Amino acid sequence: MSVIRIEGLKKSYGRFEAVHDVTFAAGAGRVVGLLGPNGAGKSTTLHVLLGLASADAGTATIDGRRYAELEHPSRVVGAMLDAGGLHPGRTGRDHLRVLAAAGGLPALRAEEVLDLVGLRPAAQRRVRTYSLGMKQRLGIAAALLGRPQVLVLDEPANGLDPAGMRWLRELLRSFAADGGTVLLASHVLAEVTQVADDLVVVGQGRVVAAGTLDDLVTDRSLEDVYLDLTATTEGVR
Ligand SMILES: Nc1ncnc2c1ncn2[C@@H]1O[C@H](COP(=O)(O)OP(=O)(O)OP(=O)(O)O)[C@@H](O)[C@H]1O
Repeated sequence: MSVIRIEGLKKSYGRFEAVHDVTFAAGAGRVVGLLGPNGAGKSTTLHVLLGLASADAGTATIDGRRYAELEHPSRVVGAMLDAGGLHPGRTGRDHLRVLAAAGGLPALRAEEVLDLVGLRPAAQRRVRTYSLGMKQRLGIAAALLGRPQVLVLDEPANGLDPAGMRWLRELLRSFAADGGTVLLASHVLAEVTQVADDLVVVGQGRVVAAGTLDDLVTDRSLEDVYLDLTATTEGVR
């Protein structure tokens, strides 16, 4: 059964149609890459899925329910949309404790996720002193707080160094191996292909291809396929 289901999603900002018609699903135990050039509508799709924007048409559900219908959302889905938006004067530990409290989770869980993302040595430092990669790790720690079955991540490898990228890949693979579902949006082909089982390629607010990685790579390089599929998209609309 699919855990995440996006069906006939449409979303406009004024007269501009950011998401024209997006349908795809993500199943348990899968890492699904939502891949597309800048402005393709990836973040908008994730925002609707997470209840941060309303759809004009169509549905976006997790376990058959819209985000707003989830009783304990942080225990169902963990999200990292933007490494910004962190309180600069707060320590990493306090940031996680505040979120844990808001989600009705024990403070001890903050310590566990600090260990999971390797941030414990920096837990007492203020977030303003964190590198971009450390902020990404903190964002992922926050997403993991509620032990969710679903992770939704927007450009999670932004700012990670090669060791950080490998760490993230292994974390996502093990999350999926335990039966979780990961939906990862990115415009960076390599970032997605190194970790995803399935790909959904979007361009100009439409799904232009979807399938397993193997389905989408025939005898041509995936880069050629990706650029062809999204060729009419100029990056900035
Ligand atoms: N709040 C908004 N108001 C107006 N236009 C918006 C808004 N949010 C997004 N858009 C526009 O909708 C289009 C899709 O944006 P979106 O952020 O979903 O793309 P994306 O695929 O995530 O791109 P990127 O890889 O650059 O993050 C873009 O042209 C963007 O300018």
